[in-house]
Amino acid sequence: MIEAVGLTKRYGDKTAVYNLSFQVRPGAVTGFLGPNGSGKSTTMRMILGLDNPTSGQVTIGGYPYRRLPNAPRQVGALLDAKAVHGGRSARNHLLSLAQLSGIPARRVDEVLGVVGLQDVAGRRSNGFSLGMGQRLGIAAALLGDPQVLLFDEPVNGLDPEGILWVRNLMKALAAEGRTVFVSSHLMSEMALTADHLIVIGRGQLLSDMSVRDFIAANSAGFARVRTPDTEPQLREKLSAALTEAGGHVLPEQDGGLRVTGLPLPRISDLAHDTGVRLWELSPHQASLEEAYMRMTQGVVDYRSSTDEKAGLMQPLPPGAQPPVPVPGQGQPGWYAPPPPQQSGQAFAMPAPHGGRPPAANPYAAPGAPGATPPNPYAQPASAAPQTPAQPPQQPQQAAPEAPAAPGTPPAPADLTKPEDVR
Ligand SMILES: Nc1ncnc2c1ncn2[C@@H]1O[C@H](COP(=O)(O)OP(=O)(O)OP(=O)(O)O)[C@@H](O)[C@H]1O
Repeated sequence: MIEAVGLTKRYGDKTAVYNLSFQVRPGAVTGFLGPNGSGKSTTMRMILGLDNPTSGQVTIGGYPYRRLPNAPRQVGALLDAKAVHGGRSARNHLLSLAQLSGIPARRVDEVLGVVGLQDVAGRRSNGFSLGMGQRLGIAAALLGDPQVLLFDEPVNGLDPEGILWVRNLMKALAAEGRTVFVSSHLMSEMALTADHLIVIGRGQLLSDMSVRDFIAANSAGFARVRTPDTEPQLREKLSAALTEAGGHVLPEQDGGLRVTGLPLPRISDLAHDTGVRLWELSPHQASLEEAYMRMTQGVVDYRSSTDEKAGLMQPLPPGAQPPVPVPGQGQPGWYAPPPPQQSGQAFAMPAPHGGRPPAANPYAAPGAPGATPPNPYAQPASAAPQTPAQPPQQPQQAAPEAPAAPGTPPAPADLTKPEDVR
């Protein structure tokens, strides 16, 4: 298990991570989500002992990474797939990592098979595509057959087939009881891959809950209402009536209205009472991506001047509490409109899926003939040191469920640059 308690990292005036507390449990894929610059990589670097926290601490199986016995056999990480010696072949790159960590050379061919690079193992990695580089980075992370795995944006540069493969690999690793912590800024991808989500914005914890709970809490239903395009005054009239009745109305780009807080029959009645004809009145489900954008919209550092999310943003209403400011960072000026449940049940919507495709043959790297099992992990269990008894620390956020098991760390040293070297 990975456990962060009050983790804070400042770079001069810049607060990259602020008072972050969470647990990453074994036997599950935990997605680590946040907009660009929100502190995901910094957090991962602190987990791996590559950056020192300004305050707080983070442990793996009860130990700070640097004190973990035989860390490369315990923890595997993909931080920067480009951090390889480009003049070396894929096999030699992995062999050098294996030698440094006392990992048997035969393991190199095993992981090359797992990631589907066995046919190009003798090629120099500087000729690799982005996707091949990602696969090589994943192979390096798996080298020590670790119980704890960290992946920073592992699907970057992968084609759809590669993305599916990574997704299934993550799930399979978790199904084996490993701790799998994977960062992404794509909610849609994490919804398909992760069991649990930790969402941060500007270095602060925004959400720590299971995917199922996230869906239940955030995939709110809304009504789409459209009045005749030829009579814009009707739209205004209806909008005013719906707002007066307690609805929350957001204009949509095509001229429709997105309404929460009112059931469909009530919207229909109000339209009738105000003499507004409707061209459309339909129930909809907000996507998880939208829920994520609502959650993080106030904590996005980099935004296009024609940001599509702009339509979701609402000025802070009177009396509403803005997000807690992070020292060293700007004050967000926007808030996320609450999902309809909070302002009165709009209308019952069936809970969205939550179901993820079963992890079928996760090790079968696409295009990798013969890369299917024999289970490449079927090694004598590496002498994973017994993790010390965890002090019963209480997570700050209610984090429903999750099994408990020992953790193990990795971190091929050449995939990342130590803080003092930067
Ligand atoms: N070495 C450093 N010196 C100064 N500031 C840094 C350093 N490393 C990170 N930061 C800043 O800390 C913040 C968090 O960066 P970080 O790379 O951890 O975010 P991220 O969530 O991983 O972003 P992305 O999704 O874009 O990779 C950013 O504002 C970044 O500019």
